[in-house]
Amino acid sequence: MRTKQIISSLSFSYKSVWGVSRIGLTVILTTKIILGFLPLLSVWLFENLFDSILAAVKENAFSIEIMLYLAGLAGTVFFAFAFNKFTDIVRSILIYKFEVKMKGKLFNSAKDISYINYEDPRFQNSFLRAFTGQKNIISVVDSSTTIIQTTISLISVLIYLINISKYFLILLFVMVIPLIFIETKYGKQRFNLSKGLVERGRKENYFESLLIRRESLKEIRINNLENFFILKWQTSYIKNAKEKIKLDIKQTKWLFLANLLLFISFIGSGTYVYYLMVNGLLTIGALAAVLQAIQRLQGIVPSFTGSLSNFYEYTLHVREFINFLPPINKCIEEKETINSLESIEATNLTFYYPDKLEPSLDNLNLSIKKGKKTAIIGGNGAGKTTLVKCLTGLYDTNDMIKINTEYDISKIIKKSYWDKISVLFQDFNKYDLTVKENIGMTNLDKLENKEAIAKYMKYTGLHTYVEKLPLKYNSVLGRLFNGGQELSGGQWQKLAIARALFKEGDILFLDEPTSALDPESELFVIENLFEVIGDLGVVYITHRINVAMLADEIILMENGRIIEQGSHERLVKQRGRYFELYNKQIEQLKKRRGGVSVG
Ligand SMILES: Nc1ncnc2c1ncn2[C@@H]1O[C@H](COP(=O)(O)OP(=O)(O)OP(=O)(O)O)[C@@H](O)[C@H]1O
Repeated sequence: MRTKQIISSLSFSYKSVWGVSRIGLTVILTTKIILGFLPLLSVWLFENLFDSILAAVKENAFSIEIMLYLAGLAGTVFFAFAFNKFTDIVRSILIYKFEVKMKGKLFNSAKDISYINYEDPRFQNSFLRAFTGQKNIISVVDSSTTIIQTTISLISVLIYLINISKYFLILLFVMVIPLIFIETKYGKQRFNLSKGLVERGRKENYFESLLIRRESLKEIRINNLENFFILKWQTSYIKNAKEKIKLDIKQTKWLFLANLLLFISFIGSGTYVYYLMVNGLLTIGALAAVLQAIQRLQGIVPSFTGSLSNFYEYTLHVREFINFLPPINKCIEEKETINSLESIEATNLTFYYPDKLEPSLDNLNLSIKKGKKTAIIGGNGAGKTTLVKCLTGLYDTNDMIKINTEYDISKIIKKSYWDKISVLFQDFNKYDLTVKENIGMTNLDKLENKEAIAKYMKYTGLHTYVEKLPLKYNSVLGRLFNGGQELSGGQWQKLAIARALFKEGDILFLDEPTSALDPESELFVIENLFEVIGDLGVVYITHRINVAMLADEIILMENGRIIEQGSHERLVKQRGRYFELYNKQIEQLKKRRGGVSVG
């Protein structure tokens, strides 16, 4: 990475941290600068202590100076400890404040990322890197302040030594240069490795969560799959760990050699200092102090080069983080706001998932209107859910979908569009929150309106059940938190239907809304749905023809295409595929009561 990029990462990090806590950053910088001078101070105290002891021994007299220098030496240790602890606390507070702000910023920016990106594993990798990478901003500040601290220590102690003899300058090259070279080289390798490990890390987390989560564990237990997944988790974990350890060993080998150089240079310097003393060029105090200084350097130099390499590695991560931010902002292109939703028209709608060669939707033409009931039917994988995701604006479709006949869906402010639609997904969320929140969250202004919430719960048939719960509508659902009440699959689905209806959008999308309901509940929900929604529009996906036939228009899909389209009567008259499916239903109805599956 070029110097310019390092500087831009550095200034971005400092600006970000400064924006969160000016006091915190100032305190850290000041304490690190003070800590930087402590090694020189202790070397100086050491020299004077030794000289005072010698003078006192010679004169056979008590010297107060000795006590002062001793106290000074003990004081430097104490102050180093106190300052370090103080900086640690300030740093922790800064990290908490920073994470709250940065993560909040990321969550907010992520709102503008097109949903289709989440279907792409590469995006998920880079999003995760950016999300966890924000920590590196603090680390850049941390490592750079440590560089400042160790540079002050290094230079001040070296100046002290050079004052005694300029040959000590050689020390600098023997000690520092090889270490800088090794640390920088491995800093970059560590960055590349951590980049590559993200995908495997996600896999590791996935297997871990399968083995821990209540939802996944039941199937794993009953099928005796624990060992199968433990093995998968172990393979992924060991592969990651091996790569990290391999790099650590490689780096340690080189660091070992560099430290050997440090050791040799210490012996060499010690011998040289002894030579100076023998020739009367150095006092005993200075000898002790020089040896102290060289020993100090042995600690300062690795800390300096280590923080240099960490700094380099962290700036690479921050670079990635910065690179991730602009597209988020670029996504905000929408211009128009819609105040009501009258119609949605798709013209030659074609859609490909990322990396897919075949389209999942192929040249579809359809029109959804407020007040109109549209049913979408078709076999598994026909493209029904994908169509709903396009019509609801989750996937970008450019100029292929028009809203209210004049606006391109991509040219309107998504929020204003989403305010006007209600959606129930096939894989709806089950929130471990109160019943009231589970329903009211789609229309927060009416969250406290008990009658409105109860109206939809009565419609789905769940009101009586909720009224019997200990805290009624304030009962927490799910088993994640203490006292939570678990619902059955069908009850969760009824709750999700109520949540979608409670939003009271102009057009309602329901993806297989009754798949988990018993036949009696299904009939009740469907038969009353049109009455409950009044003159709103509804688009519903279903596998049951007896449910689809209630719609004004039925769209029959196959392999991403619409193969038939029209009212039940018209499609029956057409005597095509729909007619075939309809006849199958009649046959099955003869055998048993209930619905019929399509495809
Ligand atoms: N996230 C995705 N990434 C890539 N391909 C996908 C994704 N989701 C669906 N597909 C593909 O798109 C096609 C249509 O899927 P879609 O979920 O829309 O079908 P569907 O008609 O709703 O099916 P079902 O009745 O089983 O729910 C399928 O071939 C599927 O493999």
